Amino acid sequence: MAIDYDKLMNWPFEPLEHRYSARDSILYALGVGLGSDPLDTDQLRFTYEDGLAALPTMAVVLAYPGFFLKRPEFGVDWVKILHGEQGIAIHKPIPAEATVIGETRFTGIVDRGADKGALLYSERKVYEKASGDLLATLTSTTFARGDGGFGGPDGPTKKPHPLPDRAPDATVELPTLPQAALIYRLSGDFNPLHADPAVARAAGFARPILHGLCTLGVAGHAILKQACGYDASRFRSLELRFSAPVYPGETIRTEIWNEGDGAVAFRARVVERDVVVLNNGRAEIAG
Ligand SMILES: CCCCCCC[C@@H](O)CC(=O)SCCNC(=O)CCNC(=O)[C@H](O)C(C)(C)COP(=O)(O)OP(=O)(O)OC[C@H]1O[C@@H](n2cnc3c(N)ncnc32)[C@H](O)[C@@H]1OP(=O)(O)O
Repeated sequence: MAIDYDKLMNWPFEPLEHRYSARDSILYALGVGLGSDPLDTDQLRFTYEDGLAALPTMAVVLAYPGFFLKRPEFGVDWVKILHGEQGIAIHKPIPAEATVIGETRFTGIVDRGADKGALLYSERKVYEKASGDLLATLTSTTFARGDGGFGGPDGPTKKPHPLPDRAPDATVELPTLPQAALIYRLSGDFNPLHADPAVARAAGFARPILHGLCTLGVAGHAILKQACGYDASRFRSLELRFSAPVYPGETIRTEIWNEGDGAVAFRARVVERDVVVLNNGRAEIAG
């Protein structure tokens, strides 16, 4: 079944209410690897109920409508989809526990041709129910490798942020656990690609790969540490491109450049294979 452009662009997503607890915030932080050093009290703020804060990148799992592209009515070859790009804009610090409302919509679908797949652009706005305040705007690009040639428009596409042509100003190396994907999925992304070896093989991978958003959480941690001094309220926004898959258990080195005016550029590579896995990253930090 091919993608139906008009049907998807007008898909009537219902607003989604999501109540999450301190326990959920801790589970998210553990899923992206915080707590690996028991003496690190900065990390403990995100994994211990006494004075608990939420990681800013946790916005990506709030009011998440689930792995909706797996539903047959979307007409997408779900086994072949990969997360291509992600943006997060934080408008108000994410509470450690709250009830939120998410509003999701497709913002564009680009046909790259039969051999090259399709790009699905979507946006989710997350509101705090009690105040009505907008907490975060999340923008995602899904790379649908099996769905090109459906007769849709060939643009516009999002332009990736160019990185400086010099050595990074700082690097942060963080481990991931072999079971990281199995922990991370409990925060709401149940795509079997990250758990089931048979589904991973059908998608062209030797074994289950890590959620792109988990790798994003690891890089977000690196930026929180290096550029925000672990003060979550300084984290304003982040955008990046997923450039290669990560296998759970690999070490992520995030390379960071100061760009001035509170902005940093970044990319991340897997140390063991020396492969860039997140590219064209940009984050904004409050002073
Ligand atoms: C609501 C949100 C829903 C999200 C659902 C996701 C569910 C999740 O559970 C799924 C996941 O987490 S998957 C894991 C994370 N993602 C990945 O591992 C993907 C890694 N990236 C790749 O494999 C390749 O870059 C790949 C395959 C993406 C592209 O590789 P190539 O085809 O070799 O591309 P390349 O030749 O380098 O470039 C061709 C054109 O494509 C553009 N492009 C490249 N990478 C892109 C990317 N990551 N996102 C968007 N566009 C991208 C290039 O700019 C180029 O464009 P043009 O032809 O216009 O020059």
